[in-house]
Amino acid sequence: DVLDAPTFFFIGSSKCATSSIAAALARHPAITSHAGQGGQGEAHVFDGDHRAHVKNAKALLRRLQAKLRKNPKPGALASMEYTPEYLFEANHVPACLCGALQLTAAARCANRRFLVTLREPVARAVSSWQFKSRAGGGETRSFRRVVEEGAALARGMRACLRAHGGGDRAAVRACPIDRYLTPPPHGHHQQISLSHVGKGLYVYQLRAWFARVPRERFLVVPIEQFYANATDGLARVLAFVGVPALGARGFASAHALKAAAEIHVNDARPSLALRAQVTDALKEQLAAVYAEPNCELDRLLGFATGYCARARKRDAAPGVVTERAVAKQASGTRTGVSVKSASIRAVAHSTG
Ligand SMILES: Nc1ncnc2c1ncn2[C@@H]1O[C@H](COP(=O)(O)OS(=O)(=O)O)[C@@H](OP(=O)(O)O)[C@H]1O
Repeated sequence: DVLDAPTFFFIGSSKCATSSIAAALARHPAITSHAGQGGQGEAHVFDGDHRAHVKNAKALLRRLQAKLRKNPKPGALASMEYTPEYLFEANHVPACLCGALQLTAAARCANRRFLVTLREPVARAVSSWQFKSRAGGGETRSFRRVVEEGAALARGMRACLRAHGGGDRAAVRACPIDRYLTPPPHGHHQQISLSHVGKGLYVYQLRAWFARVPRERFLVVPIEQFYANATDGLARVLAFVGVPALGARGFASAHALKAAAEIHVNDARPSLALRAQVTDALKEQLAAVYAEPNCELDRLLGFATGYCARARKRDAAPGVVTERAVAKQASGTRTGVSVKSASIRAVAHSTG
């Protein structure tokens, strides 16, 4: 029963258009969600105070079921849990979530699906810092300080992983993301939302998730590729979560599908003062932090996200990735969205 446990989890990453895409999914006639028709509201069942241990699993599952049963859609084929911080809490949430799902015979982790959206990480960090720097957001550090502290944390993470032999399960356990990539003081959930730089180090987060849930259960979508053709992007996501895009159980018309795909909410609209802090020099500094992890990410995923600068330089004229280069890198792709040269060009230009 789709109301016993979500058939798919939309786990992040935050600031990667998750609100817009969750709203599009929540609008689908055959997807039930705690988020309701408008897509607002994150579930936060397995993170924060609830993350600690599998012994809470029964209570967590009941809480999740109550959320799903709040807005049931008759004849739903799929159900969604949406919490964009789950991706980052990769050392706690998978164990907690899979522990809870084990309590229902049919709903084990290995037969659920996991949706992840990514965004060029410099742009993601800027969006995150600006969002949290608004009144009441909890961020008081300058962008410069965030970049410098984030770079130091990233170095610490790399050193830890090197010391523990790279990217296998032992290294994942030895170098927990919330300790290594979250600004101190550790142990405060608030600090996770201030991990503006760390959250863009996607490769470490996905590796930790893949250590717990089979890789083929994930669809990982760079939003630059999704929005190069949003209708196709949404259709692909719908196929992955097991519902038709159009027809009796799908959107009523191509126009309705397109309108859902083009929902755009949750813009930061930063003040001029915040924008002025984001200089080209700091963005370059940040791009250097992500350079190697971005390339590791492509290797982990088996397709070109468009974020790996080395692939761009090696395979193409400056700033542009050719379709041939992408196809070469993407051979063996399992879950990447179809890549169009225009979308990759957009990524190449957005990284500065
Ligand atoms: N349709 C579409 N196209 C392009 N970009 C889009 C779209 N929808 C949302 N966005 C941008 O995504 C940012 C918000 O992401 P999230 O909704 O995931 O943020 S949150 O973590 O839930 O707070 C936020 O980015 P910034 O404006 O740079 O802050 C949104 O503008």
